[in-house]
Amino acid sequence: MQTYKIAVIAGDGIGKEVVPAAIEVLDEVARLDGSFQFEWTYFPWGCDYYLEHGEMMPEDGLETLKQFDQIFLGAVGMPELVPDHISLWGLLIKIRRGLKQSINVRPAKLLAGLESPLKNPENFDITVVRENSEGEYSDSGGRMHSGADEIAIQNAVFTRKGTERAMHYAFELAKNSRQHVTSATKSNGLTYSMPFWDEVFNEVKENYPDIDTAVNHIDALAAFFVMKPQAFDVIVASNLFGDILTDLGGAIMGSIGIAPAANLNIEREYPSMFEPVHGSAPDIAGKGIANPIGQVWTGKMMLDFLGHQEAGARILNAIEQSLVAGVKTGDLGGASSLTEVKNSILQSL
Ligand SMILES: NC(=O)C1=CN([C@@H]2O[C@H](COP(=O)(O)OP(=O)(O)OC[C@H]3O[C@@H](n4cnc5c(N)ncnc54)[C@H](O)[C@@H]3O)[C@@H](O)[C@H]2O)C=CC1
Ligand SMILES: CC(=O)C(=O)O
Ligand SMILES: [K+]
Ligand SMILES: [Mn+2]
Repeated sequence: MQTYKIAVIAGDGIGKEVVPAAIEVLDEVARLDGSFQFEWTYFPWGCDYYLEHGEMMPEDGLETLKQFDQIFLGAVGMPELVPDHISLWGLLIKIRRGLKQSINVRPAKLLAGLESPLKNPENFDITVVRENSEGEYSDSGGRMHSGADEIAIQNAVFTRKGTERAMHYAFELAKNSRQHVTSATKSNGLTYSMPFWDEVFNEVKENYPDIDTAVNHIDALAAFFVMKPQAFDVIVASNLFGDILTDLGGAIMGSIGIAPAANLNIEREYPSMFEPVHGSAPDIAGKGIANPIGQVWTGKMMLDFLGHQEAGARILNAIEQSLVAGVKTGDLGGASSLTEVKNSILQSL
């Protein structure tokens, strides 16, 4: 029996609700499979921890996490009590960077039993590969002066290594998908980073003569997500563009509450971190009405990464079966609670 040691950081807000639900589903799928099990270790890190200790996680937090096979995280953020740039950079982004989780994979596909807010959508199945270690989210810049003279400078950092890595990963994914990669650019507005991004894309694609490519500016791409999402297979995007595009990906599926994500250390040197696209949703936290599907589907991505694709497929099937049965939380137009959705997925399993 294979045992996977998983570090659990439920985090803040609805993270505390959706993570335990997803763990129940993952334990059940492991029991049904019989060849593996999970050993969950819980860490109370997040904004509550910050308010008590003055830091989002202990100083040796990253070293602690390195001892685990993978990390399962909910969401971080309590914006009324802790500024977002402190909470996210003190935990979520610190882990992504510190454990070199340089690729963020975020699928968006039309699920059975779900009504997309798009009118008559064609079947779409997109995977966004988001560069996850640099780009627009870089701790480089500064603030100066005050009042009318106040200045804020935020630099974007694009390295050849990081850019090539994300693009190669996207092309490799496309090999096992529908052989198409779209690059999200904005080289008509950003005059250094995105022309560089375009050049690297043109170089990298030469290594993949069997893969078709397209290049779209991010503004047009956002519109195409609404008008013709079926046109896309794999999309490679910078950190900011990928972040925005994948909330939209969640929205066209039916809700940001179902969108899954995986922060991958593709070298498998350190643990990867599995956490859904959505945040801590303070507006609905503590009410038992959050949609657990994003977190559950994220668990499927963890199973896939661990090599249990069959068990992973079981989870997505159970999610779809439960949706077809009409068991939906409010964000999907239903009236079911988180617990009802979780129980329905368990039953479908
Ligand atoms: N990866 C992470 O941990 C992320 C953290 N955040 C943080 O989360 C906090 C809230 O950020 P927002 O911009 O409001 O984004 P959010 O994703 O938390 O919420 C946006 C909207 O979607 C709804 N929603 C999100 N997940 C849902 C679910 N599972 N079921 C039903 N409805 C759901 C929320 O109720 C809200 O109306 C902030 O502190 C932010 O910085 C935001 C995005 C990602
Ligand atoms: C922080 C955030 O919104 C994300 O990583 O998706
Ligand atoms: K999250
Ligand atoms: Mn986001």
